[in-house]
Amino acid sequence: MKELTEFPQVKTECALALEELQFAYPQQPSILDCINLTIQPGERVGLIGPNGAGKTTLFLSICGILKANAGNIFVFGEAVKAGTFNPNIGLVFQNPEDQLFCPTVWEDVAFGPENLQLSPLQVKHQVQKALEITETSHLANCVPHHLSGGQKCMVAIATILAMQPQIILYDEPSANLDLYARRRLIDFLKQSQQTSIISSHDLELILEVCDRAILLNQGQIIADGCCREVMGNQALMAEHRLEKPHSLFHPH
Ligand SMILES: Nc1ncnc2c1ncn2[C@@H]1O[C@H](COP(=O)(O)OP(=O)(O)OP(=O)(O)O)[C@@H](O)[C@H]1O
Repeated sequence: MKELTEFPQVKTECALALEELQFAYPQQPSILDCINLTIQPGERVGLIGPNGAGKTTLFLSICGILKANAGNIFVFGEAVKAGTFNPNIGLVFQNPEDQLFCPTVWEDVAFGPENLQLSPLQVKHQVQKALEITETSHLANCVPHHLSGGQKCMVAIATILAMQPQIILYDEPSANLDLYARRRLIDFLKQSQQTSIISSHDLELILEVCDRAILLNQGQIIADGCCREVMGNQALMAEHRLEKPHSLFHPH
């Protein structure tokens, strides 16, 4: 009988598995170079790295918007096919304006579940639930582009939640938020149930929300571990154009 270790890794247990993922934009050097990564169900993982490290590119590859040049992506054991919409993975774009295009908030949030061919009753239920979780029910009849930055951010998250994905990728969710909106976002992320990967330059947010941090730079995973260990390593952070967060110098 074969030893268990001879079998390929059992991917069904992982929420996300990346195997030797490689990606380059046309006529460009590799942006992602042989990325191997597994994320377990329910984990909240921070993705950090300097400008241009490839964080957005990684997200776009994971959800199949970009086609990897090589390697595999599995979401709950199922291979991601580039160019095919996978409702199991939700991407909250860096700019909520890219996500909101309908005349009302309700229609924007309903857009996803409607396109999943759910019944009108189910669509209504999922929209209501997504608006409730993000505390945006009172905005349902508003015009999305009239909302404040913080409101747009939470509504953009609602458009994703309404499709009930198992994994949510948040690209710079706190960019341009004031302190109050950022706090609401942090509270929301801390109680969220989905497996989440949060890309951010707001390292204090990552520290509060995530247990694990992945440092990406020049196409490689440089470090992967407990937030405090990765971000508390001043030399490592500086080497990759990042700063050790203030709260790690003066822990409460
Ligand atoms: N469509 C594109 N065509 C060619 N190069 C691109 C394209 N999009 C991004 N790039 C390049 O890929 C590299 C990685 O960009 P990416 O946006 O993934 O980085 P990032 O880590 O998300 O950066 P930031 O923190 O500034 O948002 C950058 O050098 C960028 O210029």
